[in-house]
Amino acid sequence: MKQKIYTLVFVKKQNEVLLGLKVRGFGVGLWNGFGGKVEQGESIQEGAKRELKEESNLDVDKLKHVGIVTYKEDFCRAIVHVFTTHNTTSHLKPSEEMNPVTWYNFSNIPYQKMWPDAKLWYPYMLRDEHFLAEITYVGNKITETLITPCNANEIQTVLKSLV
Ligand SMILES: COc1nc(N)nc2c1ncn2[C@H]1C[C@H](O)[C@@H](COP(=O)(O)OP(=O)(O)OP(=O)(O)O)O1
Repeated sequence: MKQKIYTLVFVKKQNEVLLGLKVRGFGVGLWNGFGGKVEQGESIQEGAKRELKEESNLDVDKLKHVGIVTYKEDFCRAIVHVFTTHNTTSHLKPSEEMNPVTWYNFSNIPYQKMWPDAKLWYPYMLRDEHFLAEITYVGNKITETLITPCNANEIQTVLKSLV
């Protein structure tokens, strides 16, 4: 089965999270965190930091690996590693891929302008709680979901099984 590995980083301050509006490519016109494909030769965390820098200009030292979302569609599988962080340096700047970038209160997340699966697992990410999610899409519609709360060790175990 064809498989792609992606990252998705959420920067937070108090009860706000930074989201960007995707200007081009996959998910254009939808709000999301910052991320993309992991490139050959880099670790998942390195890929996550690189994409955050490219898309928002923010540098980050530490990321918390809060979740793994597996998307299944026909004969493809996409695995998205979800990270959170509270500490960034450098100045926030929109990019060619994400513009504008805006702080959203946790109680005001624009779910109606996001991938339909976001509302299923964002609440875990916003609470910084670990989770595993499996989502099946047929076209743009979700047909199956499984969201499992877990702990940091279980994330590491799944990570090892994916290598
Ligand atoms: C299908 O469901 C999805 N839901 C959510 N919430 N997020 C998703 C979904 N599928 C992918 N994503 C995330 C994962 C990545 O962070 C981005 C897609 O990354 P992209 O295709 O833009 O990857 P890049 O490497 O940046 O692409 P370029 O080749 O254009 O640089 O969306």
